[in-house]
Amino acid sequence: MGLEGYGHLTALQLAREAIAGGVTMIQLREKNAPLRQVLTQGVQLRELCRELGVPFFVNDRVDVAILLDADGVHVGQDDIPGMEARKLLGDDKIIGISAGTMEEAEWAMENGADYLGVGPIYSTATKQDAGEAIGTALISAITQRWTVPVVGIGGINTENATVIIEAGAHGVAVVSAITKQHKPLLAAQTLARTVQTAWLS
Ligand SMILES: Cc1ncc(COP(=O)(O)OP(=O)(O)O)c(N)n1
Ligand SMILES: Cc1ncsc1CCOP(=O)(O)O
Ligand SMILES: [Mg+2]
Repeated sequence: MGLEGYGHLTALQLAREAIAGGVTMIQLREKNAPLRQVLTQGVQLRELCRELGVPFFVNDRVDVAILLDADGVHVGQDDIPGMEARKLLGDDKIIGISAGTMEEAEWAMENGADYLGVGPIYSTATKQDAGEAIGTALISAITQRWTVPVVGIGGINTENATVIIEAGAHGVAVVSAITKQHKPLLAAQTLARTVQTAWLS
């Protein structure tokens, strides 16, 4: 999630609703706001996550993750390599890396990924440079080869989350399926229940 307002909710309020609905991880993904604002609001978001017992991640920026004492960082193929992030973060923090192909997954694993964010599974309006949707085949291929946790990302919602889990993913990462909904708590709850049901089947 970014730091902009979400309808009648602030980012902080939205995060609280999402967690109340069953979200198990929050990622601060802010591409545009001034760094000072990111740090100020990031502290509030981190405190909320600590209060509610949910891991707090920072997207892209290892420096921001360190300053905010985040639980981890998520880096893509064009961001700081996982190996370099590890040198800065130490062994106690979690490093997630994106992959959209098997080659990218191999590189991510060589770079010490603690989990993989695989996508875009479906088309998405949230990330302009996400590229073509890849479907679920890569999730299956990755989870057959490695035991590292995998989350699918990109165009995932309540309607299609089940097939992501059926393909082998351990979870789903979403933006619009919660942030763009009129009732984010309800949206998170429905999504979390869908994923939990898929785990059991
Ligand atoms: C959980 C998760 N998976 C993938 C991404 C995408 O990261 P990246 O490819 O670096 O793209 P940006 O999010 O930085 O635009 C992610 N953020 N989280
Ligand atoms: C950050 C990111 N990385 C791959 S797709 C994507 C956007 C996910 O947003 P949405 O859940 O709204 O499709
Ligand atoms: Mg990135």
